Order: sequence, then C-alpha cells, then structure tokens
Amino acid sequence: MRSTIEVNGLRKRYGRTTALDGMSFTVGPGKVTGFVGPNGAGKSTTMRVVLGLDAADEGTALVSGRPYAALRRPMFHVGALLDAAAAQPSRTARNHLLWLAHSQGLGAGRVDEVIELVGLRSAARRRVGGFSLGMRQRLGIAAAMLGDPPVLMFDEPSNGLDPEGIVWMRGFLRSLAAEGRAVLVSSHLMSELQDTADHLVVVGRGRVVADTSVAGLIAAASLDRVTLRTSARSAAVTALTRAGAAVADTGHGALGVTGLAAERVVALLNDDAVPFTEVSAHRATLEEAYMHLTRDAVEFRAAVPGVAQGTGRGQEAAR
Ligand SMILES: Nc1ncnc2c1ncn2[C@@H]1O[C@H](COP(=O)(O)OP(=O)(O)OP(=O)(O)O)[C@@H](O)[C@H]1O
Repeated sequence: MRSTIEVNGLRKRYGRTTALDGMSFTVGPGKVTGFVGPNGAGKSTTMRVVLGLDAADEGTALVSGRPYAALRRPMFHVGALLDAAAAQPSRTARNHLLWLAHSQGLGAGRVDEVIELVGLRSAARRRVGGFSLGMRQRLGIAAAMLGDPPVLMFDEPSNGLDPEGIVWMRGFLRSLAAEGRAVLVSSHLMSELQDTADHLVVVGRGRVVADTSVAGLIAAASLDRVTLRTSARSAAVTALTRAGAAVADTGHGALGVTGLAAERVVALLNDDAVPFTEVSAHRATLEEAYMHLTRDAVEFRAAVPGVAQGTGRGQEAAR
C-alpha cells in the first residue's frame, strides 16, 4: 500500500472567504513534510478536508490512494491531531484511549504502548481535565497512533509544549518518518520546522506557493547574493556593474552585490586588479526564504478593508 496524501485542486469557500484556492500537493512516505504558511492560509481547512471533516467545493483529497470516506477502519490508515485532544475532562487519559481503542477492536495492550510512546505513563491515570495543553497534545498524538497508521497529520503539534517537549516532538516526528510513514506537520512558524522537516509545502491564500526540499528553498533564496569588502569601492562598482550586477552599500563598510555568483565576482575583481578583503556568498536563513515567499500572501491579507496596512506585515508573517 502507498503511504501518501494527495491533494489535488481543492477549492473551498466559507461565505465570502476563500479558504482554499486550488490547493494541490503530495506528501510522500519516509519523510516529514512541513505544511507552513501564515495564519489563515488554509492549512487546517486542507487537513479537515483530507479527513472528511469538511467537504471541498472542488478537487480531491486521497489518503493512500483513496478518499477518506472509502477507507475501511480509517484509524489504521491515517492518524491525525487537529485540536489538542478533545476528551471528556472527567475521564483519565488511559480510559479515554481505552474507549477509542475498543471502538476499533483494539485492546488495552495497544493503549499502553501508545501511552509509553508519547511519554504519558506517569499521567495515564490522571483526569484529562487537569492536563496542560502540552499533555493534551501528547494525548491527542497517542490517540492518532492507536491504529499504527502509515499516514499521519499533525496540526501545530508543538503548541503548548515546553522546550523539552519541543525537542521530544522533533525526535518523535523524525522517528515516524524513519519508519517509512508519510508525516504532514503544519506550522505558521518556519523556525519550528527547520530542524524537523525534510520537505516543505509553503502555502498562502489557499494555494501552494512553494513545494520544495528545505535545502532547495534556502539555495533558491540565497542565489547570487554576495557581500564584498574592498578599499577600492568605486573601482569595484565599475567592474561589477559593467558585468550586469547591482551593487549597493549595505552599511558596516560592506557592499552587497546581486546578480553575480561569488566566483564571478572574484574573477572580475582580479581582472581589474581591484583589491578586496572579503567576497562571501550570502546564505539565506530559512526564515528569510519563507518571509520572501509568503510576503504576497500577507500583503493580500493586509489589503482587506479594516485591517491595518503596511507596518504590520512583518509581524503578520512572523506570527
Ligand atoms: N468554519 C469556518 N467558517 C468560516 N471561515 C472559516 C472556517 N474555517 C476556516 N475559515 C477561514 O478560512 C481561511 C483559512 O483558514 P484555516 O484555518 O484553514 O487557515 P490556517 O492556515 O490553518 O491558519 P491558522 O494557522 O490560523 O490555523 C481563513 O480565512 C479562515 O478564517
């Protein structure tokens, strides 16, 4: 059986709001795919459509080749954490999981395995009503793992986790991928995904704006940007602009060169015997690459009447 999520041309409107506008991507097995975009980009809606909790107006969503509604015993095909475990507060964590397990013909043995898996053993017999958000997240993940499914979807799983929990989550997601599962993890923060995801589906305004490996995204954003330090600034500017580069003063005594690779900059300076103390290729951070990609999506949101324009953009994208 293929372990995949395939989303193709999903469109969804809520009244006048377009939540999905042709969302299409595939999540493959054996890797963590980060699903990242600003608030309101359509991540949760996509996940709900994949799980049959919401109907799309157009398009298809398949789990391992079949629509969710056509899966027999879906818990064994796909596990998901959308909201932190919605469990009756008076139930203990273990009883909540036993109730779910029994409904699918699973026994107490599997319940104890998933409790162990998510590190909830010491809290298993406590009432869920007293759980922190982080503990609820773990309980929700335990529930998602009950059927040992090959496909997993987690919506903002690091919400409410303390630093230790975040490190645990990272390792947990990586181990699921290492077992060959298809793992989709949403976040509105690139920083949460940069050490976790192998692949990124970046979304904005209900559609995919980039579908790329983490390395590919950084390489694309870093392309042909060079920092130059030289005592012969005007000679350098002449040599480089003649070759088609744009040169700007970046402050701090350096020049920023765009449009030429670092090797070419060195060759041109040497040709004209221009001395320099530094020529370094700029390596964009993942956050920079992400901000660049989602800027348009955020600008669109900022243009909505009644929403402040301009200054809030950076904050929007960084939220
Ligand atoms: N049930 C609903 N009724 C009306 N509008 C909705 C509903 N669900 C989502 N939306 C709208 O659809 C758009 C996409 O929302 P969605 O929750 O999918 O985005 P998201 O990327 O998951 O964002 P967040 O990170 O904030 O959860 C938003 O404009 C949202 O307000």
